[in-house]
Amino acid sequence: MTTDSPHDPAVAFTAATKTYGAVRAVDGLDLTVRQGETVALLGRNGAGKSTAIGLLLGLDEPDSGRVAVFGTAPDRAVAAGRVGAMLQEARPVSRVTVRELVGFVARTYPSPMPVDEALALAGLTALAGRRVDRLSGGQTQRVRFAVALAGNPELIVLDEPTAALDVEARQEFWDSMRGYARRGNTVLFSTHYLEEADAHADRIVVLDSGRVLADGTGEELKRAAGGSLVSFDLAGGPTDWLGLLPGVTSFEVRGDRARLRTGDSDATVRALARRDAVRSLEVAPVSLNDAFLALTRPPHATARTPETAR
Ligand SMILES: Nc1ncnc2c1ncn2[C@@H]1O[C@H](COP(=O)(O)OP(=O)(O)OP(=O)(O)O)[C@@H](O)[C@H]1O
Repeated sequence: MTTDSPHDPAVAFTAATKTYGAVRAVDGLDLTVRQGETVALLGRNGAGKSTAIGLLLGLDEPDSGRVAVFGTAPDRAVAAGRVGAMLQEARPVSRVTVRELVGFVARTYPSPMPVDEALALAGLTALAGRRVDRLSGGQTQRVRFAVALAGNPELIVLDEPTAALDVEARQEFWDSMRGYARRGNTVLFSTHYLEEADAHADRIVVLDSGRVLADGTGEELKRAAGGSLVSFDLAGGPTDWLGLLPGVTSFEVRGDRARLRTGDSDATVRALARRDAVRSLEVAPVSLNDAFLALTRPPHATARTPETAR
């Protein structure tokens, strides 16, 4: 039997596994989200993000392992209104106004958020009287956010909330989400957008094949992937020595240009200089995009990559 205390993590996966036929969608997942954190789940298509979210909302049960939300069973936490969710598929609702819809959902919870407060947090006050089937994509997404807020949850779970939104609608959406997080609430969102994970999450958890591949801040992920990129022209020379250079964690060769990922660019550059291999030399910090690609590179790739950020 689990207990429920303010010190319980908002979310705790313990060796959770969920299999569909031969596919291990979630594979021995260990992941803890503390109360008040904003965490991004980042991963390629099929990495297991939606399956993990389904488990933590109690929509599905793990085949083995455990999932707890605020120290209790996910379906109990959801029924108590402690968890709000925005999932990928939206059911169309017509003819009701924004205020009516949010009010209707709020009444199904034991201690809902006042409707005006949910509308204000979602940036919908001016649209409260509009029919929900007469809104733009960005406005519809904000209505879904207000619906997720209706039960006055302490945790909100968002599965790719900004997919298909333009830049302005995305910005408005994240402003609303931050307003909610600033109240001390917990947010877990999945995304394919690295910039979004870096800009809006305290912590990024990279999932691959249903497992945590890396877990840390954007800066930590960049460091784990090798802090800098050193590139230079090979001038037709061999490439077999590149991976042996000091600091180098992986490398690739495109045309005649070698690109080295290194955790110690000074040592790498000194070694290159000793070999007189500094033609068109460039040193640049690794981008989050490079870090993500290095971390999720398929196992058959030639480059050597770190296994985890922590
Ligand atoms: N209901 C299901 N039946 C069979 N296989 C499933 C089911 N749901 C998910 N899968 C498989 O489990 C794996 C993980 O899928 P999941 O949807 O969790 O990934 P995801 O990271 O959310 O992907 P995306 O970014 O495309 O939404 C995939 O290989 C998927 O095909």
